[in-house]
Amino acid sequence: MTGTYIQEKLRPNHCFGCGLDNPYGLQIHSFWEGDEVVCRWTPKHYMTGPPNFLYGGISASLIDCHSVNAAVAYANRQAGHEEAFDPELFMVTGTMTIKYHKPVPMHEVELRARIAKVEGRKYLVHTDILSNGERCVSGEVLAIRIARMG
Ligand SMILES: CCCCCCCCCC(=O)SCCNC(=O)CCNC(=O)[C@H](O)C(C)(C)COP(=O)(O)OP(=O)(O)OC[C@H]1O[C@@H](n2cnc3c(N)ncnc32)[C@H](O)[C@@H]1OP(=O)(O)O
Repeated sequence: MTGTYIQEKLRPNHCFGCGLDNPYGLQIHSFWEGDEVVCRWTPKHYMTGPPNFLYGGISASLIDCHSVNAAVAYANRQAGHEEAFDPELFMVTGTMTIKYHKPVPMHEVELRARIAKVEGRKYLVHTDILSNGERCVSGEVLAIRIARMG
């Protein structure tokens, strides 16, 4: 699946973070790299918080959506639906914890997610935001599987 974006398998999708059908959103593109789900994303100039650094809420949104998409991709991979996702294997964020280690410069970042634990309908995902290979933000997201909304 490396090289194929997870979000292409989740359409239509107007989610602010991961919806390819939302022209006003963050439009993340995530893909498998081994056992990790990776996304490279560049901030818009107006997404600052502290001068010259990324707004922390955007970092949280990136971690949120990338992690939930990683969990959905993982569940589909485990179920043998890697090519075309099962629309019933859908998840939402239950809980999220974010740790800001360093300010994030206003250029391309890399997100790296790995599935840490699966327990029933609960998928625990650890995601880091790296800038120039250095970890700036880390997050723990508990994605909960539900029957698809909407
Ligand atoms: C087309 C593709 C689009 C992709 C979109 C990606 C989404 C991007 C991320 C988001 O922004 S999602 C939006 C923000 N999240 C929400 O709006 C979720 C709102 N909450 C709910 O809908 C429900 O509370 C939820 C589905 C999370 C749980 O309700 P349920 O009735 O299904 O769960 P239930 O009470 O049966 O609990 C199931 C298990 O999850 C646990 N749990 C439930 N809610 C939890 C919670 N909030 N945090 C932690 N654990 C939770 C609960 O303890 C239990 O654990 P055990 O199985 O071990 O007993």
